[in-house]
Amino acid sequence: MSASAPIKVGVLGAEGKVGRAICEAVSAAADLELVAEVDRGDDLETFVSTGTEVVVDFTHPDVVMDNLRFLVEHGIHAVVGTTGFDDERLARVRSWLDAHPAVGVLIAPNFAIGAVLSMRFAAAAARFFDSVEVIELHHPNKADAPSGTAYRTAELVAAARAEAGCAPSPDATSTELDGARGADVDGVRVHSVRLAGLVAHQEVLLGTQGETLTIRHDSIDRSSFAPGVLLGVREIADRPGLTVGLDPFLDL
Ligand SMILES: NC(=O)C1=CN([C@@H]2O[C@H](COP(=O)(O)OP(=O)(O)OC[C@H]3O[C@@H](n4cnc5c(N)ncnc54)[C@H](OP(=O)(O)O)[C@@H]3O)[C@@H](O)[C@H]2O)C=CC1
Ligand SMILES: O=C(O)C1=N[C@H](C(=O)O)C[C@H](O)C1
Repeated sequence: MSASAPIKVGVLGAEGKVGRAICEAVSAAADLELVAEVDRGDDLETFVSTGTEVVVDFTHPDVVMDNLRFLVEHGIHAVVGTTGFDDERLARVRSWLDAHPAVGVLIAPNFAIGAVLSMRFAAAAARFFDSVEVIELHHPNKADAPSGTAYRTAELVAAARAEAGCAPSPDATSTELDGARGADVDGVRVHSVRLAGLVAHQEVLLGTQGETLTIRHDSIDRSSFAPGVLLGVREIADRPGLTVGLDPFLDL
């Protein structure tokens, strides 16, 4: 029996920090073929002329929507790591997909398996504690704050606490320097650290009477994102429509 043909993969943001790691991982996988490496200034039509089946996007929140629209309209599946997706953006992607129902798009704020699990753990723990705050720590070249992962974590924690009928986290602060208490995401405080030497890290701090729990994840190398991305690339054609988060691909 002959093996099936490798999936033709393109990478958008191929010269970026994560894009380079993804190109390396795709090139090393026998069942995938890297057919297009596209970065700023290159033509998206390259994906069409090379017969690309799945594009991986690690670019910038300012450009990812235009990229995605092009891909969906050309019937190309997309695995997207670029951050900056809010409900309005997701609704727009869904509306493009309505017109192209065979196309699959996976948008995940974090492709590292440990990060995906840590978000789940935080959501599961949230209702048992009086207080929850999120601290994300990243390299200083990161474009956005808070991180997409921290934003999503706070949303999941807030939703779990609302469903369980938890009171807001106690906070008697009455005077503060602007920013000292971080950003408020659905009532959950999110703090962003930018520090040379770091890659991508997050702590969810939970506290209640006499005890605290810290859920910490560290990406110490950008290769941490590759297994999740490759899983998405291999499965996206069988999952038409929009999937947000890697969880369903991991049967979580
Ligand atoms: N979901 C996840 O698991 C992860 C998500 N990310 C996210 O991925 C994104 C990229 O991160 P990172 O690799 O660190 O960033 P980088 O800045 O290192 O890489 C982005 C690359 O995209 C290029 N680019 C910019 N605009 C375009 C365009 N219109 N078309 C094609 N390429 C373009 C950039 O070029 P130039 O330098 O000239 O601007 C750069 O080479 C961020 O949003 C980040 O938050 C990061 C890690 C993991
Ligand atoms: O820019 C990064 O580096 C990362 N971005 C993603 C995010 O914003 O959550 C994922 C990871 O934290 C690395």
